[in-house]
Amino acid sequence: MPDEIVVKEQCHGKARVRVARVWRGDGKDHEFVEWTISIILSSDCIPAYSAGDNSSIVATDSIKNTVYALAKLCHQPVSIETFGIKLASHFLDTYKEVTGACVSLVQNNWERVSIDGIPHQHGFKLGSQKRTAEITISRDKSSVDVVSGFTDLSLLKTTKSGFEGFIRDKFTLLPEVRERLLASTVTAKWRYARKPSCYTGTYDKVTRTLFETFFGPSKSGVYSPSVQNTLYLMAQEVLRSVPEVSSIELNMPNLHFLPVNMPTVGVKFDHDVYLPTSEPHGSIQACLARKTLTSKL
Ligand SMILES: O=c1[nH]c(=O)c2[nH]c(=O)[nH]c2[nH]1
Repeated sequence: MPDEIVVKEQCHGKARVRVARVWRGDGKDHEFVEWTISIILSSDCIPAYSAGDNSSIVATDSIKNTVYALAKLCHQPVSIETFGIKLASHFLDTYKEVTGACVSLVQNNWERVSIDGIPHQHGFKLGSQKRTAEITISRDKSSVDVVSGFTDLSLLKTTKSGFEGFIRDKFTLLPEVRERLLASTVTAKWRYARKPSCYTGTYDKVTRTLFETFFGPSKSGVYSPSVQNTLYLMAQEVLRSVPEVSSIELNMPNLHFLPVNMPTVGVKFDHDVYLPTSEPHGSIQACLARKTLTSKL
């Protein structure tokens, strides 16, 4: 008897749906967002795979159209978390076949410009940091799982960084230093101990805390003995000062700026000329949580 072949896992959805939304207000400042949204639905679609029976499929084209329809229905500006919850809930509320929805959202960083120090009514420029959210709702669990975060926050400091005391063996070439450049492009994800009163307010607080802890005070800075320790202090400060966050994961590649030393042509490195590199880079990440809480991150 040949083995029976079964579908072990399946899901379907639409990836990278791009939508932009303007809220014009009446004579007020315009609000603008641009999102890229991916949606995955869980449902029993096994007959579609095994027998060509599409009767329980929500067409991915309809999934895409839902994004535009719900964006139209948002009459006030909303955070990506709130929009993601609306979308995920819509699929569960509308289709009895759907047992779960996972919505990932990325928000491009269009910031209002200022002209002569005055915020512009309808002008925006694009920054690099992207806000992210992942919303997961399943029919049997009554809870909504929200993970917020950002990608592409590039930070650099020109001093107050070193790396010493690491393992040395026959493959070690790296000198121990107390003076180097420190640069990273930070990705952050955090979970909530409870629903925050305002997702955007928490986002601003977390970003500001990470930022300030990385750099330290404006004049004196703060010494970093490693990316690992700086990452730890950044995440620890978020958990200390933003009580609604229950755990935070930071991914901080160590972007190397190599000293340029060419003594034979008269260029002696004096912490001034560097060769910037993007690869290879150090890969450093950790998740911190309060000890009393268990976290899925
Ligand atoms: O801050 C650092 N952490 C490391 O783990 C590491 N490894 C390395 O080569 N340089 C550095 N720097």
